Amino acid sequence: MTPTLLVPRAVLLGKRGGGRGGASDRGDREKRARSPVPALLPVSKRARTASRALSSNDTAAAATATESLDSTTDTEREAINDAAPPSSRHSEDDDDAAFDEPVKEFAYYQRPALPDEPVCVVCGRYGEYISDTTEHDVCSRSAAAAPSIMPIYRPVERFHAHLVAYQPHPSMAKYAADELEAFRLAKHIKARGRHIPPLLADFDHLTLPDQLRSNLRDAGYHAPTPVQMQVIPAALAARDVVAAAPTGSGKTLAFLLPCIVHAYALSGAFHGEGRPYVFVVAPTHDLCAQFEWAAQKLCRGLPDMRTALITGERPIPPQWHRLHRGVSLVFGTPGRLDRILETWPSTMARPRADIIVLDEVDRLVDSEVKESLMRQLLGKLTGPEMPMRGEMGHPHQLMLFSATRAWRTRRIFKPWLHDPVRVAIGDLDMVTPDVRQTFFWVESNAKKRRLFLLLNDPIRYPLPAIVFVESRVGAELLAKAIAKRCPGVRARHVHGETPGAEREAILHAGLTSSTEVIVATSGLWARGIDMPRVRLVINFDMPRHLDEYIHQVGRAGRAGEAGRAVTFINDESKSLFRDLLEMLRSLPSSKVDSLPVELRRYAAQRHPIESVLANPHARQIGIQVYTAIDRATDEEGAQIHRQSIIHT
Ligand SMILES: Nc1ncnc2c1ncn2[C@@H]1O[C@H](COP(=O)(O)OP(=O)(O)OP(=O)(O)O)[C@@H](O)[C@H]1O
Repeated sequence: MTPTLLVPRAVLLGKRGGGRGGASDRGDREKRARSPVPALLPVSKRARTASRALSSNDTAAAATATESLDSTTDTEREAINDAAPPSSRHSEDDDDAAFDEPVKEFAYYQRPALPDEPVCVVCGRYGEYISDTTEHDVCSRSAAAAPSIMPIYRPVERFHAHLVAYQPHPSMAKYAADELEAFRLAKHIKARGRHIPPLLADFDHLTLPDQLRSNLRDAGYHAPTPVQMQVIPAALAARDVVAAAPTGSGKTLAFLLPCIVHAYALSGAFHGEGRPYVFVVAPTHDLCAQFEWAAQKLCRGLPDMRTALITGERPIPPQWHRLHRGVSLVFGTPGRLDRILETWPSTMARPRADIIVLDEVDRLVDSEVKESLMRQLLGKLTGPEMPMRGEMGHPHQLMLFSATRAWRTRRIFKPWLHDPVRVAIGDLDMVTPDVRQTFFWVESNAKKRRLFLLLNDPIRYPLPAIVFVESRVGAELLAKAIAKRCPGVRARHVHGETPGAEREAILHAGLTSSTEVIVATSGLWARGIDMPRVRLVINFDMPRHLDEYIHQVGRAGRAGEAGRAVTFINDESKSLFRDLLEMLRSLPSSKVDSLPVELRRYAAQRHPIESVLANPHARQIGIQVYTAIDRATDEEGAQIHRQSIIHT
């Protein structure tokens, strides 16, 4: 029989109190004081050491371990007691009572609680080690689970992982690796890396605080999208992640939810210190602002979950003020974040940067200057002066996201990535399949006229729409021209010089019925901006890079909704035709309207006859295509067949 170690449950958790509570106590617990964390880790570690020594029947080791636990418990208990508010202090009698409680064996799958049994406030299931006098109870699994028990999903020991202690839901964990792979295949999920956690099939399978669960529902998130199915479990298991998923596929929630869960656990543990624990870095102010709103929505009603927006768009003093007040999550652009970290006053607690998310990561490093800025920033966020560094191995968790080239950037971030889980949804670097694409060959001087025709035909081209142009002046003039030439259509323009507050107001409102067309410069809103009402994207100026085309088109077709993209092309964008045709070829014919004859002619000149294999898809969209099939290897070294268009 396994020997039982008698220690107070609260001490094992590094917390106060010893009673058990059910679901009805949860609201009260949420408001009560939090215990200081320094006591948490060493105590629980020692408790586990003692427990393991006892389990292994090594009596000498067990005696030493138990003694060490006992010898420090009183001092730490006093410290905890002093630090805690009077309402939550407990008497020695409580401790005595708690000492009588045996530590139970760690249970891999916790069963549902029966009526009147203790319920874990985190997972809502039966909880053996619940302490109901703190507001931030952790499931017994997190207290009892040592890395030796759960090595599979947590190869890098991270402090915050202990607080969250993610375990896959039994309904998915029971499947063998090849069965899980079949599920992934069905959802077009490709995951690479060691020990990939099983998919998350339902948000209800997560051990979330009630408030967060209801915020999720209120925000309209009912079932995870494919990228969320794989990224959320990996991120909750404290794994580094590199994820590529099409535009509009839900990458934001895929990283926000784990960030909030971790930050909530930490802000509870470090109550009063007010450090940022999570840094989400994105290339533009507008994108950061959008993430901050989404996070605020999800954090509503969660205590001590403040956010800060740190971008060059706003003056520094209010940003310092905000940081001084204490925030858990920071959303920012690289330049301003770097500056803020550079001048971080010694009087303020250093940020911990347990989780760093880089969204639109390919854009963050698309030039040498930006790449070196990102390296500098990561150096500051994870550098040796950061607390806990060295003590806990690799305390930071890095997650990289983009719809394009995310996997390729992982080489740049190699020094900071530890055994990442790589996730790809659908084909890499591909336009979203939810948008139908139409191309018109339009010479530059005829573009405006063509645009007015489109906007005056709401049956075929339903509004609201975003029109992308290259220049600021172009955006202003075009918005004015639309107002004149398209009666009843209300148009606005946004570009880099539009005041931040005005841009945010437009973004916040989405595209309301009073504004049906927004003319935007591509550099500003091509990436990440989420306006779910947008049905139509018009690329008035074809972007210079195919990646940017993919992102621009992706402003329509959000969250699986059908969208439409119309692109004006002419000889000026010739350099893109080859890659564009290559990409279109792999899409179903229903997603690409018949191509203009000029584009088809280009394909003919470019590719002489080399093969006689006809491509039915391409034929349907108007290219009389023969394809050459050659062997190639993909990024992972696997053999693939690559087809190229060779004749029209
Ligand atoms: N699980 C979900 N259920 C319902 N809607 C969702 C879910 N996840 C995300 N969405 C919605 O889908 C839309 C697109 O999500 P999101 O902005 O995260 O996409 P993205 O992958 O980041 O796109 P982009 O690459 O363009 O930045 C948003 O309006 C979001 O609210």
